[in-house]
Amino acid sequence: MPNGYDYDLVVLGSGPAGQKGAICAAKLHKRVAIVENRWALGGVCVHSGTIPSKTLREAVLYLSGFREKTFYGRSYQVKDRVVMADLTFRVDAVIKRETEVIRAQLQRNQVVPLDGYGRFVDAHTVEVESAEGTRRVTSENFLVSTGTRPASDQHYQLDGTHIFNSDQLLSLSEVPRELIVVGAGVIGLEYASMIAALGVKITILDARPTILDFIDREIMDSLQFQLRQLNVIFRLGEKVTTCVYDAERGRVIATLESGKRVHGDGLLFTVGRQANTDKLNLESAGLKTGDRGKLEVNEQFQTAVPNIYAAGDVIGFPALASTSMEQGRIASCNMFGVPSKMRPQFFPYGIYTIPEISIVGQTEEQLTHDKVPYEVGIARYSELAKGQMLGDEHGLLKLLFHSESLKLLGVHIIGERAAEIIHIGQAVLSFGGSIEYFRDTVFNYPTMAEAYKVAALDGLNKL
Ligand SMILES: Cc1cc2nc3c(=O)[nH]c(=O)nc-3n(C[C@H](O)[C@H](O)[C@H](O)COP(=O)(O)OP(=O)(O)OC[C@H]3O[C@@H](n4cnc5c(N)ncnc54)[C@H](O)[C@@H]3O)c2cc1C
Ligand SMILES: NC(=O)c1ccc[n+]([C@@H]2O[C@H](COP(=O)([O-])OP(=O)(O)OC[C@H]3O[C@@H](n4cnc5c(N)ncnc54)[C@H](O)[C@@H]3O)[C@@H](O)[C@H]2O)c1
Repeated sequence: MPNGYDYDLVVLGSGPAGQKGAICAAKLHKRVAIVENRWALGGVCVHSGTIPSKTLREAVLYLSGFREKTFYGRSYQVKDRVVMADLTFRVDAVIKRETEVIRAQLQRNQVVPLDGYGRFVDAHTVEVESAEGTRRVTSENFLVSTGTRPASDQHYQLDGTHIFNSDQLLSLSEVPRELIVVGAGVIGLEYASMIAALGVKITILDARPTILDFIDREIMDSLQFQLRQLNVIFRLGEKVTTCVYDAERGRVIATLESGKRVHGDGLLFTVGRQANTDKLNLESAGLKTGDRGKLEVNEQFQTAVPNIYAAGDVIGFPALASTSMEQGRIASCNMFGVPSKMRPQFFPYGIYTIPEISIVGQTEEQLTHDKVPYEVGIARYSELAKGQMLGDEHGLLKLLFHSESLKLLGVHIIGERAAEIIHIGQAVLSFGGSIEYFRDTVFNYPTMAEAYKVAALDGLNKL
């Protein structure tokens, strides 16, 4: 015990933030332990969030033959009737492999796994409670990366079968024939589009009159248009007050503040997330939480108590696996004398609806608000050879650039491979490049990346 503590760092929670924080500290030759109360390592990301939802999406796209319908007709599908087990089979396989990868990574970096629920005793001690009993562990530093869980509300009678949240959706035995989705955030829209691709009628309800306000409006209009083609009904500006399951009729009924009632076979409840901080006994360490249990941190990801850091969803926005990993790594660097910062303005957003959306940089709305003179260059997938080959007739890549300096200001994409090709724009944006780069570069042909050149030429022609 060189510093009088059992460890140099104890991490609470093994999601993306915790894993990367732990490994970064271990690489700096620190003695690290990671506490996890779930049966396996990986967090929400691996067990109920990112990995299951994105694997489910791949399973849906394959089994429904969704991508092939443009060529082989609307009735084309790989399997006549897709049941939940067809989807979860693939999900389970990927979760198993990912869990193994994480376990091996932590093991080879000599990060000690401590199974159980961790809670603070004081700013240098946690108690870890498991089926085997309770033990106390001391550490010079802590990283709180306990993540979030689906927000709940007493007015909604979640039974996990007819009325369920995004965690419970993964263990449904059947795909509902008619689904109501309450909450058109990223989770609600992603799952709504996946289930709609299976031919299920969906009604999306949200209290806000517009959805995903951080996304370019043209891109959102296109998403809504494409989802409507899949039989999705949007009822926006409608607050849901209660949801009940009528067992006699076998129907779920959502009552709206406006007095309307919406019926379905199942209801997915996705109205945001609550931080897992309520049982951490943070007060004993001198810490308080804010809205929905979130922890406040400074640029180094340090809380008000200097030896306690926090990263990932527990600190709130942007609450992504991608940013959580980086926050965890940066927190450990700062903790152990390697000053590091995040560059929040250049992280991309990938929204895995069908069709997928990805953005980086500023939107037209922000630029207009900030009085920045800009021009727009657009490439439509229908005019790209690769877009034709993939059968994506509606995709769109939009570049925003300064109309005088030609500096790239934002990239907004909807369509096939959006979340992959966004990184080309992200690199140019990060290095402060102009759209002349796209004009003067030769891209592989045929590729989706070629969209950048087409959009740059379109934009330059407008000047
Ligand atoms: C349905 C869904 C889809 C998503 N899709 C994407 C996506 O496509 N891309 C993306 O970037 N992000 C996505 N996200 C978000 C992403 O999953 C989260 O941002 C990420 O998992 C947060 O990582 P984290 O390290 O903060 O903690 P988490 O992954 O939330 O893990 C925290 C872990 O800590 C454990 N824990 C909590 N309290 C304690 C305690 N006291 N002691 C011990 N252990 C504890 C929890 O059980 C959990 O295992 C999605 C989320 C959801 C719900
Ligand atoms: N691809 C990705 O990156 C990805 C995917 C999924 C989740 N996530 C992360 O998970 C977070 C949580 O997502 P979320 O979708 O649960 O939450 P959210 O807060 O983004 O959306 C919740 C929505 O529910 C609506 N709502 C709340 N109460 C309502 C009511 N009573 N009636 C009608 N509508 C109501 C809100 O207006 C809001 O639009 C996201 O912010 C994101 O960071 C990311």
